[in-house]
Amino acid sequence: MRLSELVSCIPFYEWKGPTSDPIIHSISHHHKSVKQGTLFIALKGEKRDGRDFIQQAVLNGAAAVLCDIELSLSIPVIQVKNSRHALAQITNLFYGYPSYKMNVIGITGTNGKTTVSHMIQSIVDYAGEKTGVIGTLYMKQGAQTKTSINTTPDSLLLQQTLSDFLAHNVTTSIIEVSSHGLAQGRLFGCDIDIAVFTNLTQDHLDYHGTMDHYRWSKSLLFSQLGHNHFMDLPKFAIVNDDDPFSEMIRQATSAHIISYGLNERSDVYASKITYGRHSTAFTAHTPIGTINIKIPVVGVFNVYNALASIAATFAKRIPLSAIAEGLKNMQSVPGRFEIVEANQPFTIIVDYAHTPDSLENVLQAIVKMRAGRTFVVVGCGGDRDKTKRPLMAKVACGYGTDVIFTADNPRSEDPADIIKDMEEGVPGHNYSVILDRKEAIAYAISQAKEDDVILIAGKGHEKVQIIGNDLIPFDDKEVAFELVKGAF
Ligand SMILES: CC(=O)N[C@H]1[C@@H](OP(=O)(O)OP(=O)(O)OC[C@H]2O[C@@H](n3ccc(=O)[nH]c3=O)[C@H](O)[C@@H]2O)O[C@H](CO)[C@@H](O)[C@@H]1O[C@H](C)C(=O)N[C@@H](C)C(=O)N[C@H](CCC(=O)O)C(=O)O
Ligand SMILES: Nc1ncnc2c1ncn2[C@@H]1O[C@H](COP(=O)(O)OP(=O)(O)OP(=O)(O)O)[C@@H](O)[C@H]1O
Ligand SMILES: N[C@H](CCC[C@H](N)C(=O)O)C(=O)O
Ligand SMILES: [Mg+2]
Repeated sequence: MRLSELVSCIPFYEWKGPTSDPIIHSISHHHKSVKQGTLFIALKGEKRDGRDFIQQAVLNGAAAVLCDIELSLSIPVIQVKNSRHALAQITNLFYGYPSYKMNVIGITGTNGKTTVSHMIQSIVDYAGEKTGVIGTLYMKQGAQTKTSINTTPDSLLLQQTLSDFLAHNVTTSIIEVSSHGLAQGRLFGCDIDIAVFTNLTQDHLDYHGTMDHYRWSKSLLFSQLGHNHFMDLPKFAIVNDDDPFSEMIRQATSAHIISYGLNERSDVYASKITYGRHSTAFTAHTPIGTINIKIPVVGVFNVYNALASIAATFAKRIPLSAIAEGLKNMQSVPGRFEIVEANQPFTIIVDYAHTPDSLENVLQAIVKMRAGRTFVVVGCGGDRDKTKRPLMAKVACGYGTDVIFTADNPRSEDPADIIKDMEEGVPGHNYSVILDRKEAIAYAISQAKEDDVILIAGKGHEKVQIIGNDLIPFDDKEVAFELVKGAF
């Protein structure tokens, strides 16, 4: 595609330097992936400034540069007001507006996005469609899986991935939408058909500063829903009636609302919930009838996740029987309430709970099922919301009988300082501090007796411990398995 054609989607720009109109073969905002024929888009980031890499991009063969500063180069420079917006518009055009040509479901909320996206995927797959998933765990369609750097990719990677999905005949893409992604406009120009809200509690205040900013970011998914460009299908906002933030969503969106919750006032609600050790059953009530649901996961939070998935797939007009089958057959989600089994007489659960609310939810589910003591091995991430540390510690000590504070991705911080922040939430409580995560897990295992439960919280599917800038291989599930294997 010629540069002039590509930039025609930007309403205002200035073309500086040579008037030659190069063919653009690729787009990049990182100088290292610039090759001959690349349009380099310089973005000012949180840590680095892409404008500092323009010269290197030119040396690497860039055909043109797009940026928001005045520059004189030997190649064409497209000067715009907002290069992040331009990145979204240009990549959308370059990849042929893939989101307009498929059904896109976006899921946002503090907790449950990954779980809900997998529940929805299981239902939509069961209904016979081809799905693609983009989220914390991976970008995946069929057997093809790519590792994610972010839960929500930047607009370049997002459009690239959607276009790849389309080339593989994906008809429904399911995207986890983070508040960072929304605040940074990673989804600009992405035509979402169904937006799902799970819940909103405290997280990410390191980035958002205030809960108001966090709420505002989340609401963008719903205010940006708009209307469908190519197909005459209605847009839907799926909201959790039992979360007060849904009121703000109702005001922010012009899409049709489908609400869910545990109360009869919701469009989709659950009754007769029964909790098993490994599964949960309930009756789902929807505007088109009721159906018995059985999900192979536990906890009331997973009933909410299932209801959100039922509402979203009901919006796609998937029959209730297929919804029930899809949920019944869902695969377990890596690192979400994963049981480590090595014939030990107690239960070990690895779970990605890394917020006060998710930790509380998961511990409530454990307390319901346990007969003995509850061990909680938990830490808090470095360079992340410090104010959630004492709250997570309080939840751990509120539900756990034996609590061990340890390290969880200290990043640039001293793990001992992170634990000091946690300790401020639990004066007078009993807990142990074992900085080394493996030793902390080993200690819990050495103390646990028959019928006890050990929750190893915070890292779930993660395969590394981030210490400084180093990524040290570490997998809670593997570590726990190795420690108990052969011991019983
Ligand atoms: C704070 C934050 O969100 N940062 C994200 C952001 O980085 P940035 O734009 O600020 O990038 P930067 O590193 O400052 O660089 C600026 C520009 O210079 C360019 N550059 C940089 C270095 C270089 O050598 N050459 C070069 O050209 C970069 O390509 C970039 O265009 O944009 C990048 C590309 O999209 C993201 O990968 C990066 O996520 C970092 C890794 C991150 O940790 N993000 C977390 C906080 C995050 O976004 N988390 C949410 C999930 C949260 C949840 O739900 O729990 C997520 O969606 O992942
Ligand atoms: N609906 C829910 N409400 C509260 N907690 C939940 C809910 N669903 C899952 N959880 C808890 O939160 C943890 C993370 O769940 P999940 O990965 O689905 O959330 P997420 O929103 O994708 O998280 P992230 O923002 O890190 O991507 C789970 O391991 C579980 O402990
Ligand atoms: N997406 C979340 C993951 C947190 C996982 C936890 N292990 C940590 O490192 O804090 C974040 O970046 O805040
Ligand atoms: Mg996730």
